[in-house]
Amino acid sequence: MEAILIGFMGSGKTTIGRLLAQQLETTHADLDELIVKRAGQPITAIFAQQGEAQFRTLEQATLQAALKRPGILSTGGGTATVAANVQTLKASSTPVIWLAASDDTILARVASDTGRPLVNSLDTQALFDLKRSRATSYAQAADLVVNTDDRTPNQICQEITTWLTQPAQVLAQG
Ligand SMILES: Nc1ncnc2c1ncn2[C@@H]1O[C@H](COP(=O)(O)OP(=O)(O)OP(=O)(O)O)[C@@H](O)[C@H]1O
Ligand SMILES: O=C(O)C1=C[C@@H](O)[C@@H](O)[C@H](O)C1
Ligand SMILES: [Mg+2]
Repeated sequence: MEAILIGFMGSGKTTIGRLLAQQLETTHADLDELIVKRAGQPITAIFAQQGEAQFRTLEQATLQAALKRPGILSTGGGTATVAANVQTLKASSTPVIWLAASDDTILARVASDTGRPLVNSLDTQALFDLKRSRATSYAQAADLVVNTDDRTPNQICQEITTWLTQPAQVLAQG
């Protein structure tokens, strides 16, 4: 992998990952999409029928497989909050980019989408509490934090590309 995007639901990992891969002329993989393919069910059905713990098991195995491929990887919102996954991300020696956003931004982006089981099951305050509780894990996993509030996907990709191609970053990856 050339870069891994982490962050809370709605921070833009899928959107930015796709665009970044296009701009860098590389491939893009989305961990949630790979999990759905592997399970043969949408994420809401995996949570409802198999439970979140089984989803996390699937997620961990799918992450390990995905990291063997080149390109940009968009993770799921909970991926980088599992300690074993953070270790896996670190061990991959791939730049990890945390897409950050305010509570209001996240709510505006996820409120009308029913495809996220945790958004469906939590009230607004509980969603914000979950976001806050995850910040330490994201910070631990990340090499770069990019604020996405009031910024277009193109502006965000520009910041990431500049950072990824700076000489110190290229040298650090060997
Ligand atoms: N920079 C942005 N400005 C405005 N809207 C955005 C931005 N980034 C993403 N969005 C919108 O926010 C919504 C959520 O984005 P996206 O699905 O990429 O988030 P995600 O981080 O992949 O979420 P999840 O963790 O659930 O997979 C989408 O409707 C997307 O179009
Ligand atoms: O934040 C989370 O825990 C999740 C985020 C989504 O990307 C999916 O991976 C799933 O809905 C769980
Ligand atoms: Mg996504």
